Amino acid sequence: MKGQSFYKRVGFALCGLKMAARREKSFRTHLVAAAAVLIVLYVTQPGIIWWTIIALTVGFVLVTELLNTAFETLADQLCPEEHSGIGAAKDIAAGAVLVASLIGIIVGLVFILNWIGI
Ligand SMILES: Nc1ncnc2c1ncn2[C@@H]1O[C@H](COP(=O)(O)OP(=O)(O)OP(=O)(O)O)[C@@H](O)[C@H]1O
Repeated sequence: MKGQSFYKRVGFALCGLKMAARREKSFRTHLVAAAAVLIVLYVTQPGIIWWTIIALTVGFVLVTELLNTAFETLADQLCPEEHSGIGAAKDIAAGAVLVASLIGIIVGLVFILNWIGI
């Protein structure tokens, strides 16, 4: 499947996003949270620096969640039976999502404190 046109490769990527949203509840939750953050930014109209920091943070969480979903899908396909190594690898990948989400919460808290002037 190498050498596909740019248009087709973008189509594959969009298809992947759709599949992740359909399969993974936590990805849907993160998408809803990202939409909420966008509304908050639109309402509060912070400076360009905050738009950039928050966009990068939200993107980081969504990308981590997508990679975790891809990894889980691959692991389940390659090794459907119980295996301690697979369990550990899945937990580590989930840990990456947790770290990204905690960073997102910290950035959100700093944004709120800055907005109310503390
Ligand atoms: N094949 C396996 N062998 C051993 N343990 C597993 C296996 N599959 C899953 N587990 C354990 O169960 C946990 C949940 O796995 P599952 O595939 O259901 O992920 P999930 O609940 O969809 O996670 P997430 O919320 O990140 O999508 C894993 O983190 C791991 O500890």
